[in-house]
Amino acid sequence: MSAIRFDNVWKEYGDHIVLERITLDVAPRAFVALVGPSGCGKTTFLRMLLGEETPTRGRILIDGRPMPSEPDADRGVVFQRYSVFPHLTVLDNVLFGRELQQSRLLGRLFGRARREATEQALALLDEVGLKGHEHKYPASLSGGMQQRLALAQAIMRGPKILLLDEPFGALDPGIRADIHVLMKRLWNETELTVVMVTHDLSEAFSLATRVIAFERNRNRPEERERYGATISRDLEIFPRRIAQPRTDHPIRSGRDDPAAQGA
Ligand SMILES: Nc1ncnc2c1ncn2[C@@H]1O[C@H](COP(=O)(O)OP(=O)(O)OP(=O)(O)O)[C@@H](O)[C@H]1O
Repeated sequence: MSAIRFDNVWKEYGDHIVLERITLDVAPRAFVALVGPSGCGKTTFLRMLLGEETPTRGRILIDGRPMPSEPDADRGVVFQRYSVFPHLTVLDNVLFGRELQQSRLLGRLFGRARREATEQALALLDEVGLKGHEHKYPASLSGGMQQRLALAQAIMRGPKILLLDEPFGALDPGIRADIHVLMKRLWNETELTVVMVTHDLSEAFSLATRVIAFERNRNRPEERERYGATISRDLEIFPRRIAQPRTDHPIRSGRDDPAAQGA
């Protein structure tokens, strides 16, 4: 079954058609890169997938079921900037999502549940290369470190789908190359299906299993409002890139542990 299905989805703002006739099946554990010219609706697509926007026509299915109308823990997101909370330490940023998820009323975990969540957060911070920075605040981290933290924060909630909106776009090339290695590893080690918007074609082709381009077929000024962008290219990367699962990933074990879930 598809992890994500777009079934003839349209998105219009008033008279302005942004996206039209988007039909798409994404396999579980795929890594999809979305590319296309500025303003063609990539972020709008991602926001629909997150549940921040609803299609004006058509429907979106997640694991074969209609998508919940609001963002939930099954979908994590990392933006180019400002994904982390500046007033929380690195460790608390990673714990925050889990605390809200498991303890909706108080937004805090106590006792064993907190100890276990802290252990997982520390393991995850180690994995993303932030060991030793747990008690710092985001402002004292570099841009690359902040994006590593944003990835850890999103993954800590154990999402099935990770949405990335140009997450590495503001980073210097060397830092970006390092974080690409990390991103590949996280994708390999978890069960994530990833959808990433990027302007960088080489990034798309080096990370993704599939590259999808959005484009407007009709782009004359008088046509801009009346015709939306559609999928103009849909390329599977060859040779096929397949995620290699790791069974002892700290987050996956967190999801599977009923004590941690229900505490
Ligand atoms: N809330 C909104 N209300 C009205 N129009 C909107 C809204 N959000 C997006 N749009 C319009 O939808 C179109 C697509 O925007 P979107 O941000 O999805 O494009 P994009 O491909 O992500 O662009 P970029 O690559 O520059 O980030 C733009 O013309 C934008 O003005």
